[in-house]
Amino acid sequence: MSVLKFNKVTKIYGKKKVLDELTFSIGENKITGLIGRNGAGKTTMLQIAAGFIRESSGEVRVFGESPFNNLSVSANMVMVDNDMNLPASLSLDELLDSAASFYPNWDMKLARNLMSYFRLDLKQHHTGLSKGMKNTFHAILGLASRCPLTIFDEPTNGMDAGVRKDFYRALLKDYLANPRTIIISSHHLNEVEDLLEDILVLKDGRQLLHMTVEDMREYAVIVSGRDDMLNDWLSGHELFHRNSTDFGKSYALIRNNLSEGQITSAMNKGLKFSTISNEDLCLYLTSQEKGGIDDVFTKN
Ligand SMILES: Nc1ncnc2c1ncn2[C@@H]1O[C@H](COP(=O)(O)OP(=O)(O)OP(=O)(O)O)[C@@H](O)[C@H]1O
Repeated sequence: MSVLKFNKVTKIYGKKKVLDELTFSIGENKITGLIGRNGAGKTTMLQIAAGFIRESSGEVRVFGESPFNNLSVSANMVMVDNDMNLPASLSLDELLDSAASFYPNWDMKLARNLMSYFRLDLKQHHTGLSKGMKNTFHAILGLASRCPLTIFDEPTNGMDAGVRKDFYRALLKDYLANPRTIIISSHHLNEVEDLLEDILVLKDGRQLLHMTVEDMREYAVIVSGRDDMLNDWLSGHELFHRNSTDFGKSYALIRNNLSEGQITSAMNKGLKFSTISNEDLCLYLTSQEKGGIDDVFTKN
C-alpha cells in the first residue's frame, strides 16, 4: 500500500516553479532517503506531504487522503525539521506531555530515556537550547511519536558527530522494533545510507531517480582509459559525466546497462571499469555545472 503519493505535483512561488510535476510513491514500512542539492525542492515537497502548505497543482495523497488541513493525517504523521514551531512558554517536559496527548502511538518511556541519555533538562525551555540540542529534542519528538509516517528534514544539523551517530542508531533500533514509513532528507548520503531501503533523488523539483540502495549501486559505472580509446568506445552509451585528466587519460560516468560483449570490447581496448559510491553518483547526477567548481576559476 502506498503511504505517500505525489502525482504531477507542481508548486509555484511567484514566478518560480519549485516542484515541477513531481511524481513518486512511497510504500508502507520502509525508510527512504530524500537526496538533492540546495534548492532542489526537498523541504517544499516534505511540507506539502505534511500538509503545512498546499500544492499549486497535481494530487497529493497521504494514507489515501489530501494532507492539507487534515487532522486525521496530522495525528498519524510527524515532520521533524530545524524550525519546529513550538510554544516558547512550555518547558521541554510540558512539550513532551502535549505531544503525548496528540499522538496516539506516543511512547513516553522512550522520550524520557532519550532526554536523559542526551542530557536534556526537562525543566528547560526550547528557546534556551543550542542549535544541536534543539534538533536533538526535535529528533526525540519524531522518534517517540511513533507515527506511521515520520519525516525528518535534515534532522542532524548542528548535532555533533557523537549525537548524530547515536540518533541514527536509535532510529534504526526503534524502526526495527516498530516498523513505520520514514523519510529522511539529508545532504550526507554516506551518513544515512546504511539505514535506507530506497533513495529518492530530486533535481530542479523533479524526480531524477527512485530506487533501492542496492539497485543504485549497480546503476552507473566509471570507465577510464586513453582519451582516444574512450572517445571511440563511448558512442551509444548514456553518458552522465566526462572528465579529462593530465597525460591524455580520461574517465566517463555512464549508465551501467552494458552487455558482456561491450565490456569485453572495452577491456580489449585497454579501458578499465570501476564502481562509484552512491553519494558520488548523486553528486554527479545532480550537479549543474559540467566542469564543477574549477570552471569558476577559468571563466572569462
Ligand atoms: N516560501 C517561499 N517563498 C518563495 N520561494 C521559496 C519559498 N520556500 C522555498 N522557496 C524556494 O524554493 C526552492 C526550493 O527550496 P527548498 O527549501 O524546497 O529546497 P531544498 O531542496 O530543501 O534546499 P536545501 O537543501 O538548501 O534545504 C528554492 O529556490 C527556494 O528559494
